[in-house]
Formats: sequence, C-alpha cells, structure tokens
Amino acid sequence: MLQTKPLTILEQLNNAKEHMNDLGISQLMVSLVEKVDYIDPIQFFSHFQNQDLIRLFWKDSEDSFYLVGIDQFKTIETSQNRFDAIQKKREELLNQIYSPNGAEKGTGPVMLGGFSFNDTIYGEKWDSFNSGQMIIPKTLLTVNEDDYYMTYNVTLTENTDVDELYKELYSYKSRSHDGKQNSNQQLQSTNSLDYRNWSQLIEKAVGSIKNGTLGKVVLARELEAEFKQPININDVLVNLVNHQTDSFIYIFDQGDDAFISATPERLVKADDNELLSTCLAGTIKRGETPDEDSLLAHQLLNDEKNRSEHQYVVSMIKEAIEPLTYSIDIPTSPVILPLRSLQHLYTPVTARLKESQTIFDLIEKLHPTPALGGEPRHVAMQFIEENEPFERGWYAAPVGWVDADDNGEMAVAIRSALINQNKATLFAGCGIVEESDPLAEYEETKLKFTPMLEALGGTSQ
Ligand SMILES: C=C(O[C@@H]1C=C(C(=O)O)C=C[C@H]1O)C(=O)O
Ligand SMILES: [Mg+2]
Repeated sequence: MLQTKPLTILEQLNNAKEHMNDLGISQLMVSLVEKVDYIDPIQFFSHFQNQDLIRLFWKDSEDSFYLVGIDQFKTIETSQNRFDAIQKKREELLNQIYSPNGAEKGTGPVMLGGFSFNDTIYGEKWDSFNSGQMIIPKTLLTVNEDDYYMTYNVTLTENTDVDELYKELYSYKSRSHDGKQNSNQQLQSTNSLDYRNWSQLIEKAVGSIKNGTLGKVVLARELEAEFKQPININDVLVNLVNHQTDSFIYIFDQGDDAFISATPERLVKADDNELLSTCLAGTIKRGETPDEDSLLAHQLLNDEKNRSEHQYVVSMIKEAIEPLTYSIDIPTSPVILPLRSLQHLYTPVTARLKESQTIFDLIEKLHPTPALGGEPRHVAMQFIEENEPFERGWYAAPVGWVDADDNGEMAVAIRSALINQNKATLFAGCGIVEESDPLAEYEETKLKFTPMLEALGGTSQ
C-alpha cells in the first residue's frame, strides 16, 4: 500500500485555511498534530512554570503513556448533571474542530481534566475548582511508548496570517523558564482531625453497619501541612515520578492552586472497545525485609476484614459494567499490588463494551465505587456528607483524559493534595466495615499520607 507522508504543520495550516474558505466561513477551530523526536515530558511540563498558564500532567500506571497539556484552548465546565452535560458539550465542540491529519491515540483535540467527588463543590479552598472541568489545551505533548507527538489547537480566522501563526506555535521553545529548585524544603507544621474525633466518627459508622443501614463506607481525613517555602510543583512531580512508579500521576496546576495525585487506582480505561477497570481495596504496610513483606502480603490475602472491604468493590463494579458488555473477565480472588509504602488487594477487570459508550457514561455508572464511597452507594454518600468534617473537593474523584475517538482513561484521585503556595492539604481515607477498629484505620490513613507528604518534602506527620 502506498504510504502517504504525514503533512507538516505548515501544510496542515494551509489546508485548514483553504478548507475554511471552501466552507465560506470566517472562523475555524483546527487541531494540528505532528510526530516529533524525543521530548522529556517532565522537563516539558516544568518548562512552563511561572508563566500563569494552566498546566496538566498525566502519566499512566504502566509508565508508558504521558500527556502534558499547556494553556487552555477550550474549557468545558459544568455543575448540574455533570457527566452527561460535559459529554454533550464535548460532542458539540468536537463537531466544530477540524483535524486535517487524522489522529493517533491520545493526540488531536484531547481533553484533560477532572471532577469533584460530590455533584457540587464548596469551600474557599476549592474556589478555583469546579465540579466538572475538562480542558482542550492549546499545546499538548503525547508520549506513547517510544512515539512522541505535539498537538497544536488553534482558531483560524479570515485574517490569520498562516506564516505568522506557524512561527507563534513554536515560540514556546524559545521562552525562558525559571528552573529554580527547592531542594531542601522543610515541613513546618501539620494539622488534622485528632484521634478522639476520628474514633467517634468510625464508631458511628460501625454502628450504622451493625444496625444494617450500611454495608461499607469509606471515611477520610484531611491533613493540612505548612512548609517553610512555597511548594515547587516541578519538584513534587520529579519526586512522584521517581518514587511512585506503579501509580498514575496527575496534576491540574492553575498557577495559584494545584491539585496533584499519585494514585494506584484506575476507575476506567477505554481502548477501542476494550474496557479496563480496577478493584482496589484492602491495605497493609510493606515489610522491612522480603520475608516480612511476603508474610504481610499473605496476611492481607487471608484477612477476612480486608477481603470483605475488597469484595464490596468487586461486586459493585461487576454489576455496573455487566449490562454494558459482551463479556467480562474478573478473577475470583484478588492478588497483591505492592506500592512503595503499602500493599493493596487488587482485582483487575477487563470487558468488551457492547456499543460505543463514552467514558463519561462509564464514569456515571461507576463513580463512586465502594472503594471511595460505600454500599449502598446513596446511603454511604449521605453518611459521608453528614459526618465527614471537611470538603472532599477533587479528592477520591475521577481525573484523566479522553480523545476525540473516545479512547481515554480516568483514575481515582486518591493519595492526593491540594497545593496553595506554602500550604498543602492532603487526603487519606479507608474502607470501614463491620470489623473496623478506629485505631487500625487511623494508622492506615497515616500510611496513605506518606507518599504525598514525602514528595512535598516532609517526612513526619
Ligand atoms: C480511600 C483511600 O483508598 C482506598 C481505600 C483502601 C482501603 O481502605 O484499604 C484501599 C485503597 C483505596 O480503595 C485513600 O487512599 O484515600
Ligand atoms: Mg482498608
């Protein structure tokens, strides 16, 4: 077969301008894609610090797929009926964007963003975050294994000088950036729900479980950490990439406020018609020696309380996904997912989707799973809303990306922090079931704070 040479960006721009004239319209949104040589995604992200631009970062848990989005081309924000509303607005928008060069997975008018845990979001801390925010960046770097792509999203008008615009697209390469590092960041203080209040909360939940109102509920606490110097997001990213290798890494950096997560938990991945999801619940620490480590793993696998926390998630995901699929594959027992400072019970889910469901339909069905909400879902959500003494914001909520062909992936934003200047708010929760002991659950949240706290430059809690 005759292989046609991909069009250069300049050729694509000229084609788009011609297309616009042919259509007799005065304005056209265009998504231009080119294959490029190696670009380090972390350096590329870091390059745009202190430029008052939104920065978006995504790395998958296999360390093979990265997206870095810079600046907003188009942003969709919703509050009411958010998953459905975003999907509708997205369709409208995509219909208007011209992509002259076709698109490899994860290139072109890709949207990155996220949602809040609840349908609404409140509180000063979360002022600059919405309950649904998906962004098509102006410039997007895509790294897929060994292939590198740049996408430029632009609006052409009758007056656009193509040669000028072409030069402008590459101007980021020459902009200088502030590469200073805070290598010796110091933690000044932390503040979180004290143990007495925590244990009352857990006892209340266990009471509702014992009287049959609830099966499982996930309860969390926030930890406010103050540092000596402003937190450098670039440094945090480098620390997370180096130490949380089997996690998704997600950053939504709006300049003054950034939300960061290094999470092992996938909500859903849609790859052509294949669907992947993850059941992740049940936790124990890592051992100091390989022997102790496997002893702990063995203990976790055989622990009834942790198995029960896990089973709620497996049953719910299966029930939610089954009607949408031709076939579904869920192993009958979990395996261990070892992370740097803790290990989890893990059951992978694979399925073939029946018809083209968008990732937003899937999120709507799945969020929140009993790994972050509980069972029954609405009773657990109400319990959380009434009893947890803080706003979850984007913690424990879906974050990720989707391309124009409906390929995409959403992770669950746990092991996360909201960062503002020299302050960070970290979040950690755990699944409460009938056998839960408040002290053991408190220790479990401490373990879950560790990775992000260390990445921020703090070591103690
Ligand atoms: C709620 C969190 O994690 C969830 C709770 C787990 C548990 O209780 O064992 C394990 C993984 C996640 O499903 C969190 O990290 O904040
Ligand atoms: Mg647990």
